[in-house]
Amino acid sequence: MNFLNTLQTAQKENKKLTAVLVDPDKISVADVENICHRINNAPIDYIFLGGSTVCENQTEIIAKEVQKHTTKSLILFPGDYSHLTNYADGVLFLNLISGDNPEYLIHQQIKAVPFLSKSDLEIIPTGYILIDGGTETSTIKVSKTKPICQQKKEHIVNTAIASQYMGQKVLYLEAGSGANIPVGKDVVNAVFNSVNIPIILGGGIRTLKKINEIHKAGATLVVIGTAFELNKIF
Ligand SMILES: CC(C)=CCC/C(C)=C/CC/C(C)=C/CC/C(C)=C/COP(=O)(O)OP(=O)(O)O
Ligand SMILES: O=P(O)(O)OC[C@@H](O)CO
Ligand SMILES: [Mg+2]
Repeated sequence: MNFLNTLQTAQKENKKLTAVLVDPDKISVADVENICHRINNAPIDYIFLGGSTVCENQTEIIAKEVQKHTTKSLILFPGDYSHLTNYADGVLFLNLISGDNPEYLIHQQIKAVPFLSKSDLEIIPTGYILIDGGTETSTIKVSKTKPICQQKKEHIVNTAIASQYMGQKVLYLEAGSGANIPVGKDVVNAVFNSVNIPIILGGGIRTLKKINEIHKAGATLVVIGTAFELNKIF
C-alpha cells in the first residue's frame, strides 16, 4: 500500500505510525548502514529524508545508500525542488500554508514539475504548517516566513481547515527541527477535531512517552529527527 493509503487507513483504524527524519546534510554515506540497522530494528514505519538546506546531489547519494540497507519506505521531505531524486518511494509535496512567501506556496511546486512529471514517485499533497516551537529553526530562516504562535489555536485550526478545503491530503504540524517546545497536545487535538485528513507531526519530540501523547491527541504519524540523530531514542 502506498504512503497516503497507509496513513488514511491508519487514521480510520486508529493505528499509529512513526517516522525517522534523516537529514542528508548531517551524515555521510559511511553512516548509512548503521542508521538503517537501528531503524530496521525499531518500531519505525517510514524514513523521511530531507533538510532545509542540502548540498547538491547529497539527497540522492544518501537515498541510494539507504535503499541498499533497508526495505522500509523512503519518503522525501524536501526543503527545495533541487533535492528531488527517484531513489525513494514518495515525496511530501509541501505547501507552506502557514506563511505568505510565494516561493514556498507555488514557485517551488512549479519548479518541481519537470522532474516529477517524469518520475514514479508517489506525490503526497501536504499542507505544511509551521508552529512556534520557541526557536528560530532552519525552516523559518530558509522560508523567510513566521510560524504561527501556539496560543493562536483558532488560527492554526482555520489554517488546517483551509488546507483541507484546498485539497491537501495530509497536514504536517511542524514545530521545527530541534524545537524546544513541540506542538502542544491541545493544538493537535483541536486540529484533529476539525479536519478529516491524517496529521503528521514533528519537531522537538524526544521520548516514547511524548510520541504516545501526541498519537493519543490525534496525530497519525509522528516524526523524530534530532533525538534519533543524538542516539537518545531507538
Ligand atoms: C514541492 C517541493 C518539491 C518542495 C517543497 C518546498 C517547500 C514548500 C518547502 C517548505 C519549507 C522548507 C525549507 C522545508 C524544509 C523542511 C525540512 C526538511 C526540515 C528538516 O529539518 P532542518 O530544517 O534541515 O533541520 P536542521 O536545522 O536540524 O538541519
Ligand atoms: O529534529 P526534530 O526536532 O525531531 O524534528 C523533526 C522534524 O519535524 C523536522 O522537520
Ligand atoms: Mg538540515
